Amino acid sequence: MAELAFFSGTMDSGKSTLALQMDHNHAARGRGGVIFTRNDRAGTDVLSSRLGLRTAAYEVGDATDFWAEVVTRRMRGDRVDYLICDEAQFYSPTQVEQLARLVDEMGVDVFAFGITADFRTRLFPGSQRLIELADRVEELQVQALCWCGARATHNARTVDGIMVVEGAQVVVGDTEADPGEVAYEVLCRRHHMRRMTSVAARVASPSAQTLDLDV
Ligand SMILES: Nc1ncnc2c1ncn2[C@@H]1O[C@H](COP(=O)(O)OP(=O)(O)O)[C@@H](O)[C@H]1O
Ligand SMILES: Cc1cn([C@H]2C[C@H](O)[C@@H](COP(=O)(O)O)O2)c(=O)[nH]c1=O
Repeated sequence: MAELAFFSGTMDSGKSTLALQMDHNHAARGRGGVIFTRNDRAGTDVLSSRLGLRTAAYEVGDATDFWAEVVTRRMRGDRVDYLICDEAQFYSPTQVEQLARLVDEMGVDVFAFGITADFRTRLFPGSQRLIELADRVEELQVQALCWCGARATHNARTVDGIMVVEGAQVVVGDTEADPGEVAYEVLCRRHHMRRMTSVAARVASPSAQTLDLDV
């Protein structure tokens, strides 16, 4: 039976890598898939992983109708057995509902990948709808880690390593960035709530090793 599965985790937890692997494994067995993404860091019409793999993808926009996308392809004879949907936090709730309908009424497997919450710990509307509708929500097994070594559960937005708490929900970015640019850092809840990024922690308590180096 077809399913709507949502694979979620913090930034940098391997979601896009898994998306590429799942597409590879399903395609290798002769299934027909379509890859979608929205606002990938590497640009438009591409799904990229920090491990260096990337593939062409269809860019989702505000006007994308997943039901129509599948109908059009099937009417021209393309096989559509599954969809890979990366950066699904950026999809609208209506688009997530279209995905659920594709599962139930057309038997298309939908594998969605995305972060659940923004830099203020609020659910993205698309992720909220996925959590509400998915047959299963899977947390990635590879754990991203906070600077303290605990499992990272939250995404912080930073500028020059300092956590910011104001701004638009959507700002495409990476865990690495040039000075002055918006970046992201994954933190455990304790340190997210204390706004304690790795930079702030170093300032507050320089390590013994740093003191040694300074001597
Ligand atoms: N140089 C590297 N060597 C091994 N693994 C790496 C390397 N760089 C990144 N990774 C792995 O890739 C993961 C990020 O993968 P990616 O699919 O881009 O994450 P996401 O889509 O969740 O942001 C990291 O958690 C890490 O496990
Ligand atoms: C927390 C947070 C993230 N984003 C953006 C930053 C990245 O472009 C993507 C997440 O991509 P990844 O493959 O999971 O690393 O989301 C954002 O726009 N707003 C936020 O609050």
